[in-house]
Amino acid sequence: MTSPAKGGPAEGAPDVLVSARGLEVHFPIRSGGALRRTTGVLRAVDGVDLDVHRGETLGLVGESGCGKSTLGNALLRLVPPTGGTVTFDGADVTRMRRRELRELRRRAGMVFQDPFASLDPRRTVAQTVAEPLEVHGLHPGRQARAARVRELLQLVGLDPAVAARYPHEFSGGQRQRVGIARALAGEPDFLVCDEAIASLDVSVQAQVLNLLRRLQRQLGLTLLFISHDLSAVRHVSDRIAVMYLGRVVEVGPAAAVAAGPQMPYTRALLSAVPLPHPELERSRQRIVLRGDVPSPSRVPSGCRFRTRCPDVFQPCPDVDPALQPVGSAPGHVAACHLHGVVGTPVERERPDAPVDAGDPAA
Ligand SMILES: Nc1ncnc2c1ncn2[C@@H]1O[C@H](COP(=O)(O)OP(=O)(O)OP(=O)(O)O)[C@@H](O)[C@H]1O
Repeated sequence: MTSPAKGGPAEGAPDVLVSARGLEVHFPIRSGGALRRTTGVLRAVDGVDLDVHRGETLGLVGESGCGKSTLGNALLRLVPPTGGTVTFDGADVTRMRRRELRELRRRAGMVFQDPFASLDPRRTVAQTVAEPLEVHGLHPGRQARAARVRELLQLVGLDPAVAARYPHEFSGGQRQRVGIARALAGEPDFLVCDEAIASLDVSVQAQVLNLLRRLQRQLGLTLLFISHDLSAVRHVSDRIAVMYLGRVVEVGPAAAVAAGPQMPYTRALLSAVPLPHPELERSRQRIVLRGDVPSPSRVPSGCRFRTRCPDVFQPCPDVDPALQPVGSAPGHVAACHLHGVVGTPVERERPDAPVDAGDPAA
């Protein structure tokens, strides 16, 4: 795999490990029956520009169905992009051949939501954690591999004595630790944690979050932390990216996004998060968005958030806003006409994207 530009990034510029440009994952919608004709397109990821900086935790938030998992999968080429590019450490992921792809699989892994579903019930913890070592030919020899498995279990806070046990003998939190140990076995640079705490008890969620934070620092990992839970994301992330209907609509340093969200959608998401101090919590004003998220097969023209936006105004139905610098923190960008820049005009109605009937903004 090729390295980034020789000598690394320019002084002051972030060192980017993973980068998406104009990334699209569109799924065909097919009719029933024998012919299975394509009747439309579902725009799960629809023109995402996003950089993940080396050594950071980037939180990716947004409502269910907005395309977070599909984006995470596309970055690892677990689903094929239908447009745009993804680079990993300077190499084009979409064009990788078998050998490069194998190396990508070692260097970039996934921690899944449901550790029970992602672990094979017939394999012991030792077999589960050792599998990537075998696949990638790491620590060859039975003893060396067993020693590495013990090391990995210790790294995630498990007693190495549990190596001979099966997944059903563990609690949810312990199983997630096994999943993390397995994800770390290839000594990856990058991990996508897709709703990695969502299926755990609240008391265990904090422990797993702290573990991920510690591992990130200790091993210099780069993490994409996907979650619909903005309070968890705020807790672990250096930067936050907000996704709406297949697009990244705001990105910035976690503190800046949390304290000064610039896109009305981000404001609404944040207003739903309970505040830790009772006084602040009493004065919290919840922004309730009207309507449901439109279907990704019927993306509104112009700004895709406009059908629910409390601040919708004249340019929103016609002009698709581009991400642009906002607020005072460096690196804080949002796609919103409230910030006064005209983006790329789009046709008002695309054939596969009719505007919802009764849409007040149409
Ligand atoms: N393989 C697929 N084929 C067709 N549609 C898909 C496929 N995978 C995802 N989708 C659709 O793409 C959209 C985005 O789904 P995705 O799972 O990426 O969203 P998400 O934000 O991760 O949501 P959740 O948090 O509920 O998992 C959804 O409408 C989903 O139904």
